[in-house]
Amino acid sequence: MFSREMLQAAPAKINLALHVVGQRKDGYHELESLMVFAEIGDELRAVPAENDSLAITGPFGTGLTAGPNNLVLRAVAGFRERWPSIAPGPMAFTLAKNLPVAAGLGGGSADAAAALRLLRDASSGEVPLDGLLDLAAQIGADVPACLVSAPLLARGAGEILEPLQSFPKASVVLVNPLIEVPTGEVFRKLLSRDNPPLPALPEAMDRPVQLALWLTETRNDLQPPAMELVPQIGAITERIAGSPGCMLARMSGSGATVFGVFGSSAQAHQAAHELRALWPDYWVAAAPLIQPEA
Ligand SMILES: C[C@](O)(CO)[C@H](O)COP(=O)(O)OP(=O)(O)OC[C@H]1O[C@@H](n2ccc(N)nc2=O)[C@H](O)[C@@H]1O
Ligand SMILES: Nc1ncnc2c1ncn2[C@@H]1O[C@H](COP(=O)(O)OP(=O)(O)OP(=O)(O)O)[C@@H](O)[C@H]1O
Repeated sequence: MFSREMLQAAPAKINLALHVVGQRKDGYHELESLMVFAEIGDELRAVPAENDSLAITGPFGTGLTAGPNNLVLRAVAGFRERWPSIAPGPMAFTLAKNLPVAAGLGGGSADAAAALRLLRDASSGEVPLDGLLDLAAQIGADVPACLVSAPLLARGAGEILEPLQSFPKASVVLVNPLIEVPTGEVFRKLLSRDNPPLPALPEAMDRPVQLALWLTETRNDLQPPAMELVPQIGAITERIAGSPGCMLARMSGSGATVFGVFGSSAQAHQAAHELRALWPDYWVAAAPLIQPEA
């Protein structure tokens, strides 16, 4: 049980590679994606209260409503419905929204996953991991991966997860032109739903050069349709790719955020500094990637 303030990080998700390999009968697309998470994101806090409530702060909090459709409260409601006897008492949640919304960084999914982890930790009994993952998948395709928040391969619609044992130390630069992109619209613009799968990963991938080589054989199949909606993605990708030390520049998820991967944190920060000067109105961030759990 909990009596003090609890805190959960909601790290940004990055699809280093995303192949669309099929479509299910219910319309959802089958994906293969190498997903990683950055040490930057939203933050969810909770204290005991008379009723469940949500307040939103932070630079990207203004456009979001804190009603029952917010992914945090949907996760809370889903958890209470599934585990009523062990769920903690009501809580006042505060979400610091540091990530841009509808940006391909899985911000809302990360918030939902943070709420699920927080409730699990505050519960009075054991919450089964498979049940938590199942609930996560009902909330959104990216929520199961965000529960893990460490390098992983995702398959299906995002519910089949294979965490990686090793991953090289790397940092990313993230650039978003502050144009929201609805995920469903990008999937609808896809020309082919039946693309080649991801190449096999090397047995151990602990050196940046191995990652860089593997990534050259991969794509984000959602980048061409997203670029129809937001043409700036093309110029941003080119400019990041030209930054010293950048091993790959590509769009994440359904966009419009473009990432650059760097083996060195200093080079990532230097690139961010230059990109901020070039595009003062865009959101630009640099952060290390979260490593696999030991
Ligand atoms: C594109 C990714 O960001 C890759 O990580 C995710 O698959 C999207 O995850 P998400 O934002 O949690 O997606 P959801 O909120 O579940 O779905 C939003 C919409 O995207 C489309 N969608 C999403 C995921 C998927 N595998 N196939 C789809 O066709 C559906 O039209 C759906 O209505
Ligand atoms: N807590 C939340 N944070 C962000 N968006 C939320 C939240 N709750 C509900 N939403 C809604 O979810 C939609 C998707 O937002 P989100 O930031 O998760 O998208 P995204 O980064 O593009 O995700 P993905 O990478 O999965 O495509 C938005 O249109 C927003 O209105």
